[in-house]
Amino acid sequence: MKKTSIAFEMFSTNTKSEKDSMFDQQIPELEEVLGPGSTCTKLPCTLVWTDVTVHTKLKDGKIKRLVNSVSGIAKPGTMTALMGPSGAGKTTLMTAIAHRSPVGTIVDGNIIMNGTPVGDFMHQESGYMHQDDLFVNNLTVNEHLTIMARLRMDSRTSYLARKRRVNQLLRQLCLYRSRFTQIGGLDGKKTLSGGERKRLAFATELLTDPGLLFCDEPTTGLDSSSAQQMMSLLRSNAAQGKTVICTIHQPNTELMAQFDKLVLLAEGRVAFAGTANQALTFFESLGYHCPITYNPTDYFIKVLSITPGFETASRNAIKSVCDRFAVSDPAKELDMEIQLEFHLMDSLDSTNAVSPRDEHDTLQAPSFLTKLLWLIYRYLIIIIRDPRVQLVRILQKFAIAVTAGLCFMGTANHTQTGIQDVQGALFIIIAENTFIPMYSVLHMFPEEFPLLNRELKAGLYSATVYYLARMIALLPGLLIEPTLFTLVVYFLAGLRGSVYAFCFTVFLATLVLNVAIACGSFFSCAFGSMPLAIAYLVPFDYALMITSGIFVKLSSIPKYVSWIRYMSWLMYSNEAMSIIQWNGIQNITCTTDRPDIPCLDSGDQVLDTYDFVPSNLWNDVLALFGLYLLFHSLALIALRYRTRRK
Ligand SMILES: Nc1ncnc2c1ncn2[C@@H]1O[C@H](COP(=O)(O)OP(=O)(O)OP(=O)(O)O)[C@@H](O)[C@H]1O
Repeated sequence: MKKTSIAFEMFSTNTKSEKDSMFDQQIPELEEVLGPGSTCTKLPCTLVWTDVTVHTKLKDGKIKRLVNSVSGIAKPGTMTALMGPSGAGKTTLMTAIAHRSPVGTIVDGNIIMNGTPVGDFMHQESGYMHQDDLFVNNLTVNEHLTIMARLRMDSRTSYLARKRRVNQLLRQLCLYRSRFTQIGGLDGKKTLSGGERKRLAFATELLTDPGLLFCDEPTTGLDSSSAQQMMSLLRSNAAQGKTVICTIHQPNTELMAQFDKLVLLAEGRVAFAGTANQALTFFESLGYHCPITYNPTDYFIKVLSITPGFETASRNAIKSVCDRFAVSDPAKELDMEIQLEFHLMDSLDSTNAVSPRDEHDTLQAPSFLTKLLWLIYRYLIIIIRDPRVQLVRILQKFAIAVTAGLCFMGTANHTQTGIQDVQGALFIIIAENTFIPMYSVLHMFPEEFPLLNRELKAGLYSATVYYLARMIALLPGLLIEPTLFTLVVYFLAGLRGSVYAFCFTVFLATLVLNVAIACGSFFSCAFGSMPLAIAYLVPFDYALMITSGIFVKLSSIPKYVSWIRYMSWLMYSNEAMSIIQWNGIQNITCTTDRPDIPCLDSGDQVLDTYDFVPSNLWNDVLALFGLYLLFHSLALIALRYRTRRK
């Protein structure tokens, strides 16, 4: 896609402007002209799983079994409910059959979709609505869906088709009126309700019109009417031929009626699978008669729960129910259904009648550049709408610059006392562009890890694209802040009055800030939590500061720690800025009432006092660039390691 059309598309997602409302009003007409529906036809999805066992490795090295030899089938046009008491293994089973198990989980057994063992293609061919919805809260509903459409939908889909799909979903999921509402936030603005967030999460999964939908507790946290609305949406998707599998907590009779099949799990095993009526008959056959006043699903879950104080008896009762189900009629029916499906798959395979993923059906992912541009756009919105990074920071920088500049006003001149003031002003420029920015990015990556991990797992983009986009979006601020700060301090303090000296100092300050951000990003990615990153960064920054050349003469630093200075961008920038201020300066005024203290009468002598060498100027610049690349490379390696998929 051409950059201009991407720019147009980004512009068109902006908040409610006249242009937007005009365009959106045209959408229904476009739908009428172009016809409804998605651009590609999805195959109906039959998912079969047999003897699925899930283990996880605990921290002490022991292996824990979470799901024990579970079998089942879900067919197109049906809705299956996975139910059971808390901790029964519903989410674990669903993530396993959806090929989305977390790192460290071992899944055994056969999980087959349309005759093919499940693999990474499941991320394209199925949607997975998580129990906890994660969004970039600063985006509006329309912006979120537009960006997601760009990242998820086939790159061959036209701009118009994508826009139409977004509008279709906004209308279908009753989000059209809220399309310019920000998803979340703390600044008192109107944000989405819990039900709207769930519907938005669902809309995001529907963008690619997948044939198979997994929903983890889609009604949790919703009031009864929103829950009913959500269920109707799922039902209507099943009616269109999709296969829907949901975990659900104790649905009322009305919600339960929407499901075709019920799978009851307890202690990681299947306690029942079949229709709701079959469940009543099965439990009655075991002597569990549901009282008339009870909701049957509540009753089943009560039977399958562990009663506090009666753990062993409860576990024995659950084991007995699961054992009895394994030899029951519904279990035999299920087994026959699965065998029949395998038989059908075999016969289709041998006649080559259906290829589940022909080449032209395979999703063509957006290009690296498209993903990069859309992610940059997303993070620019975050920065612009986040007052922590925008206005407050610039105002704070300005206030510090004025305060620092006023302290040095009229003192940083070419006299003996002025030498210390010039060096002090330079160090303020370096320190201010190092410490606050470096610590301010520490929260960034840990805060974004949950959403990042989810989107990486879904294959929306790579860690490299994310990191590049995140950094590029920060760039405007990383250029404006040091320029503004240096400008104010430089002129208030009255540092060397040449265009070359001023521009070079601004350039170095910008480089310093960017190295500091790269270093902060590395610690943020490497340690994954802000307190841990701070714990390691504080001693590191002290070491860098002490070896910067301002507190101790470089040649007098003991050999066993002097190597640290080669990592210190404070030292390189201090040397380079000092060279710019003092190189070529002669006749420094010597008026002192202490004849025992020698006067420094040239810039070279000043530089020599700090062990700075004029010919090192460009080496310092190169070293700063080297550290910039080194820290960003380390940050990216740490990020890739932290978000790796096994
Ligand atoms: N990574 C893990 N390490 C150790 N135990 C785990 C891990 N993941 C899940 N479990 C345990 O496995 C069991 C099943 O968890 P799961 O989340 O699948 O239950 P669930 O039926 O979905 O429960 P809920 O309804 O409360 O969400 C629970 O006892 C849980 O504590």
